[in-house]
Amino acid sequence: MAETTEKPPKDIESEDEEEQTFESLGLDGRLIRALNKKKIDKPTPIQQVAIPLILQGKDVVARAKTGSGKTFAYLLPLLQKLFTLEPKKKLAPSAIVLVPTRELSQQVYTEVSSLIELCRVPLKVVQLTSSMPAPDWRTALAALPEILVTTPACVKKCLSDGVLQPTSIDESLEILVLDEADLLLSYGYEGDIKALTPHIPKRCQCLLMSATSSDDVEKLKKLILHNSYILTLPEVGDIKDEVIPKNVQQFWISCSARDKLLYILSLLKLELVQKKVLIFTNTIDMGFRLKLFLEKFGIRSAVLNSELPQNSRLHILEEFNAGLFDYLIATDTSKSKENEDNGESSIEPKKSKKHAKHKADSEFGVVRGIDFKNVHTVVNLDMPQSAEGYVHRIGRTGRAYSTGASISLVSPDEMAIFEEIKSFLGDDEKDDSNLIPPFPLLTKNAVESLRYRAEDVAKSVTKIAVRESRAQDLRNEILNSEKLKAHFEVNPRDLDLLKHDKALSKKPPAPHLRDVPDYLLDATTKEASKTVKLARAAMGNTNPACRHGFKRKSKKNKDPLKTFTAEGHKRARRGGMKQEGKDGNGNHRQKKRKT
Ligand SMILES: Nc1ncnc2c1ncn2[C@@H]1O[C@H](COP(=O)(O)OP(=O)(O)OP(=O)(O)O)[C@@H](O)[C@H]1O
Repeated sequence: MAETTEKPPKDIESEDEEEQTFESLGLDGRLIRALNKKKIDKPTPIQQVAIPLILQGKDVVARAKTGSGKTFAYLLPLLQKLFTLEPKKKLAPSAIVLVPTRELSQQVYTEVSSLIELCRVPLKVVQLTSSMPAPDWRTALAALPEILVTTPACVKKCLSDGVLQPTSIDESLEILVLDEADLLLSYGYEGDIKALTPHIPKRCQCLLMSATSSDDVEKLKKLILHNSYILTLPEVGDIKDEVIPKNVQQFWISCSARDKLLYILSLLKLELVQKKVLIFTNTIDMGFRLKLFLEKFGIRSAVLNSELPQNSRLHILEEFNAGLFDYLIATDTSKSKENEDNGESSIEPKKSKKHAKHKADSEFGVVRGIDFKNVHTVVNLDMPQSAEGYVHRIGRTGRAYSTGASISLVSPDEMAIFEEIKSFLGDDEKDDSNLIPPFPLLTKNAVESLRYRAEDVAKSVTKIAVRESRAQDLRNEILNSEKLKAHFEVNPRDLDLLKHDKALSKKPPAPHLRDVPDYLLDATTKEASKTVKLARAAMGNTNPACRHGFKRKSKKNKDPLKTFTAEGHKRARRGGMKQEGKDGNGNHRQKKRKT
């Protein structure tokens, strides 16, 4: 590979002064119209600087904070470049977008497909994942797509299996994107990327997009880039306190590890945080423990982790984004309790999970880069294991300059990592910057009022109950995933009919736990809860499904697992979004959404 000769960092601040539009960036009218249909009319700062440079054919390394619109920053000029390429039969794609996880691959694929559709251009995009059988790869690539979205591991496999010929790549490849470049190497893809680099032609334009800077990005730059422009948004730059978007308010709560369930219950039950809420745990068992615990108080949530089949994971993300449930518990390391006990690392899932009974997915990434829609609050029930992990978690709220908040529950054992995170963000005790102040809305009294109930219920969520629920959930999801796979390929909209926040325990929550009696609430908490509700109301409709434009239907629906018909598909297409309920015995039934 050619050596990297970096151009001086581009000064973005000076360009910020005059208001830029997509037109002034030189973007094709078809793309602008497509964006307008998506209600996007103004470029974000990273788009303002990256798009013209990429259109000029420059190699670009762009670093901008989470949720700042990096995907369109490269996709728009990439598509425009393909619009103008001479139409000739090419045996390999003209553009390859490499991402670290399957979820991201799906997300990027969806974005490109939608832009292509809206622009009405005859471009083809395919997505390859390692779970697809090799013949499917051949079929997908035989359609001669212009764009390939995949992970580095898949590209390497394509090369070694002869599905992609090095000579074809050399002839065809015009643009290569490494999205979430700061994460690619930590997912263990270095060898895979090295297998591709000798085949990247000199003329190929290379783009590296990342949210944080790291040695890994530097390594990739050396490996891939020829002559790059380095773009760093000024508000990210070296000013670490602004790695987190300004529109996200960060808080912390000091509590013992034992009290974490009590605290999260207090936050949710007393309605002191804005929905939707994304809660992070470090182990899958903890995720299930929390789900079971909240369930006893009538709080429904869904879990998302690397153990679930891919179809289920993608569907959980879709449903959460569509606003069909408010609480999602995500485990963002593939470290299960068992593996922790074995001392296995979660950093390189590709190597570590081979012998697990149900293999956790090496290409799973719930946090990194996923565009969660309308998450108002991120809660760290467990603290992440690194400052970068914190940045990526918190970055799931405050997307595209919407507002958000994060609350970290920090036990004494986690104080060291909390201090490390604060110093990474530039929080300096000496200058009283206090970037992460204590969460002001939860009083000691409010917590104590729930302690007795919470501790009682927490005791009932035993290790065995967690293990059984985890196994049950996995069985259900595998069953769903396999049964539904073929059906959903034909009727993708039927996915809407499945729900993932079903209760795991057989008993319905006891009424005294479901509703917090008024006498338990102090005046401060009532006031705080009212303020949160008012703020929520001021932000728009409080019915999540309505917020996303789905109409309720009054007609009763059937369990989609038992009613695979084309009818169901038509119903969904006509706009009926239904919600599945569950009775106390764990049986599915359909019910109308309560408003
Ligand atoms: N110009 C724009 N105006 C309004 N919204 C935008 C604009 N560009 C992108 N978005 C929206 O902003 C959200 C975040 O964009 P994107 O996922 O590209 O962020 P990102 O910078 O890649 O974040 P991360 O580093 O977390 O992956 C998306 O929902 C996207 O549709």
